[in-house]
This record gives sequence, structure tokens and C-alpha cells, in this order.
Amino acid sequence: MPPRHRTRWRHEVASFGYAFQGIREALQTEPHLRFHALATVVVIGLGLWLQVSRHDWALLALSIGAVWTAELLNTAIETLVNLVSPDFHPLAGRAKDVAAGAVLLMALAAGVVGLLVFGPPLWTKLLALRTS
Ligand SMILES: Nc1ncnc2c1ncn2[C@@H]1O[C@H](COP(=O)(O)OP(=O)(O)OP(=O)(O)O)[C@@H](O)[C@H]1O
Repeated sequence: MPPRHRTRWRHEVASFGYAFQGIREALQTEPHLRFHALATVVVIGLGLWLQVSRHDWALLALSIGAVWTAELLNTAIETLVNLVSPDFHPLAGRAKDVAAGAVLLMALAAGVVGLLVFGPPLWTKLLALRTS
């Protein structure tokens, strides 16, 4: 491999490292993210137990990824606001509130996906358990 390509390749690997470090640090500092981690495990467990379709797995994967992405972006915005405006400022508050609103919207949408995907098979399973 030519030295120029090797340097670029090392740069790409380092970028992955920084990205994972960002996720690890956010997990350590943000209780919300730890809740998302638990919710992710529960959703994957439910999907396996209820044997949902490939299409439903795709919807669940997108929803999980979108909620994590929204929460990580919210954390990044909060961190930046704390750096730029440690003192009270209405615009700083608005930025944090709008970012939190984005997370809330995504979490609600993911909740709807969860209800639509898990609702019917869970209902069938519970009915079968009651009649057996
Ligand atoms: N510098 C500031 N200026 C004005 N209002 C702020 C400022 N910092 C925070 N606030 C207000 O207080 C609320 C809570 O802020 P905080 O920094 O605790 O964020 P948070 O949304 O509770 O984040 P988390 O719970 O994830 O740490 C914000 O949503 C905002 O309305």
C-alpha cells in the first residue's frame, strides 16, 4: 500500500475510534442513554421472542438507530451550549429545549412503531397463554 493511502486508512480508523469514544462518554454521562440501552435490549429480546418478520426487524432497527442518533445529537448540543453559554441565556435554553423536543418526537414515533410491530403478536401470545 502506498504511504499516502496508508496514512488515509489510519485516519479513517482513528475517526471510528473517536466516534466510539464519543458514544462511550455519552453513555457514562447521560442517564437517558443508559435507559435507551436497556430499551434496545428489551426490544431485541421481544423481537426474538415474538419472531417478528424481516420487514419488522428493519423498522425496529431504523427506530432504534434514530432514537440513539437523536439522543446523541441532543447530548452534543447540550455540551456545546454548556461550553458557549455557561450562564443563563434565553437562546441557550431554547437551543436545549428544541434539541430535547427532537428526542421526544423520535421517541414517540419509535413507540408507535413498537406498538404496531409488537402489539398484534403480543396480543395473540397472551390470548394463547390464557386459553391454554
Ligand atoms: N444556559 C442556560 N440558559 C438558559 N436556560 C437553560 C440553560 N441551561 C439549561 N437551561 C434550561 O434548563 C433546562 C434543563 O437544562 P439541562 O442542562 O439540565 O438539560 P437537560 O435537558 O435536563 O439535560 P440532561 O437531563 O440530559 O442533562 C433546559 O432544557 C433549558 O430550558
